[in-house]
This record gives sequence, C-alpha cells and structure tokens, in this order.
Amino acid sequence: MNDENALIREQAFIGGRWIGGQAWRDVVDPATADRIGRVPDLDDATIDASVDTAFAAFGRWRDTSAIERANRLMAWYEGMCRRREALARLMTYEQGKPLAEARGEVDYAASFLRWFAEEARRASGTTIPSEDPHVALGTVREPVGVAAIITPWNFPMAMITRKVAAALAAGCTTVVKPANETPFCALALAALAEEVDLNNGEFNVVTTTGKRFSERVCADTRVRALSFTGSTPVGRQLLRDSADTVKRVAMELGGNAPLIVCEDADLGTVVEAAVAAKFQTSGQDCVAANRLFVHRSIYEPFVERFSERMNAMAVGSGFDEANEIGPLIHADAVQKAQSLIEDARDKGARIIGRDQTDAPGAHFFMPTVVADFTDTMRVSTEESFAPVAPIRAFDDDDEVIAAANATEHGLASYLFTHADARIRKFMRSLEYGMVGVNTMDITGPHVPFGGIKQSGLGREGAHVGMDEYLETKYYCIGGVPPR
Ligand SMILES: NC(=O)c1ccc[n+]([C@@H]2O[C@H](COP(=O)([O-])OP(=O)(O)OC[C@H]3O[C@@H](n4cnc5c(N)ncnc54)[C@H](O)[C@@H]3O)[C@@H](O)[C@H]2O)c1
Ligand SMILES: N[C@@H](CC=O)C(=O)O
Repeated sequence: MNDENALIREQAFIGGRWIGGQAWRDVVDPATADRIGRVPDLDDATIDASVDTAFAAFGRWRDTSAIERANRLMAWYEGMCRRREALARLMTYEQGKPLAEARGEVDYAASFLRWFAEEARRASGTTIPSEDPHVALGTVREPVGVAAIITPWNFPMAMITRKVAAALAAGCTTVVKPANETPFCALALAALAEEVDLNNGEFNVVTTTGKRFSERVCADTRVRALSFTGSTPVGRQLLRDSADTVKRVAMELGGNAPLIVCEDADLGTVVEAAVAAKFQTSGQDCVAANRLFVHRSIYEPFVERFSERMNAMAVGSGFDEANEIGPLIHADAVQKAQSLIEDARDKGARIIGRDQTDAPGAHFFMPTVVADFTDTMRVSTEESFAPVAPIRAFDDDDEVIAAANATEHGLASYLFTHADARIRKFMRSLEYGMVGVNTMDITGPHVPFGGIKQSGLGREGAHVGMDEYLETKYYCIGGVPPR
C-alpha cells in the first residue's frame, strides 16, 4: 500500500464508530481526475444522530479537568507528528498541493493541537472589586456547548484543527463537516483522534452536503456555536440560518488581499516574497495576494522579474518534488481562471505567461500575470483562487491605500517598504484584519487570524482563539461575612 493510502477511511466517524450510509460520494485526485475512493453522503437522520452524540458527550467532556483535555490534545498532536509523511502524502493525493506545502500544512495543523493544549489551562475568569464589602463578584468561563464546524478544501487539515482544538480545549464537543473534495484528510484526523481516546463523541466527522448539514445543525437548539471557514456568499447564508436559534457564530470568509510594493523596497527580496504570497497552494489561499500594486518608478522591472520567476515555476503533480504549482481543485476553478484572464485581456490588460496548452492536465493552470489591471476588470474585485497575478502601478500613498481598500473584503494585506512613518500610515489606513510588513509569512497558531468587513467575524488562534467557544458567567455572592 502506498503511504498516501495508509490513512484513507471510507466511513464517517460518529461517537467513535465508523459508519457507512445509503448514498455515497466519490472523491477524486485533482491531478488526474481519477477516483480515489468514496465516502457516505449522510442523510438528515444521521446528521441529527451526530448532534445527539456530541450533545451527550458534552455533558461528560465539559466536566473533565483542563489538564485532561490538554493531555488528550497533546497526544493527538504527537500522533500527527508521528504520521507526518503519510498525512502529507494523503493531502497531496486528495487536495493536490505540492508535497513540501502539504508537509508544511500538516505541521501547521498539528501546531494548533499543541497550542490549544497549552491554552486549555488558561481559560481563567476574573474577580471584580465589589462596591459592597458583603458581596463577592467575579466571572467564570464555561464552554458554550456543541459546536458545528464547516471547513473548506484548500487547507483540509489546518482549518479543522484550528477550530476543533480551540473548541475541545474550551470543553465543547464538535461535529465537523469537511469539504466534499477533501473528506479523507478529515477522516485521517479522526483515525488519529480515535487512537488517543477522543472517540466518545467529542470529535465527530460527518460527510454530507453543506446545505443539508447546515439546515439540520442551524435549526438544532442544542448546537450553540457554528464556526465556518469558506466563501463569503455561503457565510452570509449561514449567518441568516443561525439567526433563528441565535447561535454563536465565527466566520472566516473570502479575501482579496492587496500587496503593495513601495519604491524603496529591495526588488530581489520583494519578488521572492510576492511570488510566494501569490502562488502558494497554487493561488488557492484565502490570504493569497490577489492584487499587486507597485510604485511606478520600479513597476516595469518588477513586472519583468516577477514574470521571469513565475515562468520558471514547474507545474505538475504535487508528488514530484520539483513542482511548485499543483493542480487546481477541479475543472470549474480552471474555467474561472481562464474567464478572468479573458475578461482582463478584452479590457486591455497585458497577459504574460506560458501558453495554457502547456498545462500538464485538464485541472492545471499555467501561472499568469495580468499587467496594468484596472478597476473595471473582474480580477480587481473577485478572489481568483488561482495562479493569476494582477499587477498595476501607483503614484502616491493615498491613491494606493484607497485602491487597496476598495473591496468588500478585509482579510490579509501586505506592504513592502522600509520607511517607518510610511509603515505606520499604512498600518492605520489599511482596512484589513491582518497586515504583513516586509513579509508574507504571517500565520501561525500564536497569531489572531481573521478578517474585517465581509471577510468574517471573530479570530482564530492565539490567546483569543478559545473565546469563540466560551461563555462568560458572572456571579454575585451576597451575605459574605466580615473578616
Ligand atoms: N478566512 C479564512 O480563514 C479562509 C480560509 C480558507 C478558505 N477561505 C475561503 O474559502 C473559499 C474557498 O473554499 P470553498 O470553495 O471550499 O468555499 P465554500 O464556501 O464553497 O465551501 C466551504 C464549505 O462550506 C460547504 N458549503 C458549501 N455550500 C454550502 C451551503 N449552502 N450551506 C452550508 N455549507 C455549504 C462546503 O461543502 C465546504 O465544506 C474562499 O473564498 C477562501 O477565501 C477562507
Ligand atoms: N493560509 C491560511 C488559510 C487560508 O486559506 C492560513 O494560513 O491559515
């Protein structure tokens, strides 16, 4: 058996049991479109049963000690580290990303288990100075209850652990619906969770359609939190669906990240960073640079060097370690990239890159620069989620700040300059939840990840990551005797 097959489980995981279904859904390798296997497409009754299980488990899990929850998360973390290569190969097989990036994501995903194992013991309450000497006041923090979690395919392990580890550390139990494209990554996490006794309903993985799942869990009053990572249109729908039962919601939605290069930036360094910011995960990253703005005085040299570096990127199967760009997730993604390029070309952009007929398969898209993009082009307003790099020149800071902010999104942004005053001005003015200055490497378990505007609600990771899963209970004890 190849390593990438070692962790494949073709069943959902509910209450520690592996279960099949009446209907099934195929999972395909995006590089070849070959079938990898299948998972059950679970019905309403089984979704409800997963909530029954998580609800029953909540009664037990919330009363475990913080150190017990921490130990369980650490054991899960260690299991992921031991199976790093098999997990990475499975991810490349199912999601398509180059193996080096898949290994990076396994490390990233595991890091949330360790981080929240550490944080589990720090969900402290407060004492409140009382206005009355006979009254004691304070707060304790308590888990909200069952959390329903819906995740995307682009980071098929990290987007799960970032939520689940925080929820479990807080004392909540979880029902996860992974993306239909990447259920095996989620089920591999379940297989490792089972090994560390997280198999009593604390962590459930339900394979089914998004709409069916969200309709059941949003209507269910026992589900007290809904945490979603995915596109903004689906996030809007889930906010509406959660209103009737007034759930706690956490939303990590789409981005349209600007990357701004000022004239004092070192061209060699900035080209490497910009290529990484644009093309990692083949451009299918919520924090990917979606629009590049370069000061006019260095614009043409930047476009030339960026395009040169881009054209040197090998495109092909993620299993070949030489390849830096893998397949897109499916044919629709390739068509969308193609239509963005055609729209830009029709409206006067310069298209730079290799011919698409050089692509090594139907799901591959050769990375492409759209130079001189304008506001009327779709690349300016839409998240491409593809290796498409729109670049344009700017003349002054106010102009580029206005252009960068002219979007409904507000997730990540990047700035390259060494001028202190300028850094402060941009940091204040950029309407984004995250600002990377002279780096594109902005994530990790220790940072508060999240967006403003229509990129989301709440933050994941860092010391605030558990907040989404904790209620503050205030207490007031009267009749306290005098000293
Ligand atoms: N902010 C972040 O942290 C972050 C991280 C990763 C991806 N994203 C965003 O995710 C998007 C790409 O991922 P995607 O294509 O998987 O997004 P998507 O919104 O299509 O799907 C995300 C998840 O929602 C489910 N879903 C789809 N339609 C649904 C519905 N009507 N009701 C309930 N669930 C539904 C899917 O099955 C999947 O599990 C991009 O916009 C990207 O920016 C954001
Ligand atoms: N790259 C993001 C996930 C978004 O797609 C992260 O670092 O968490």
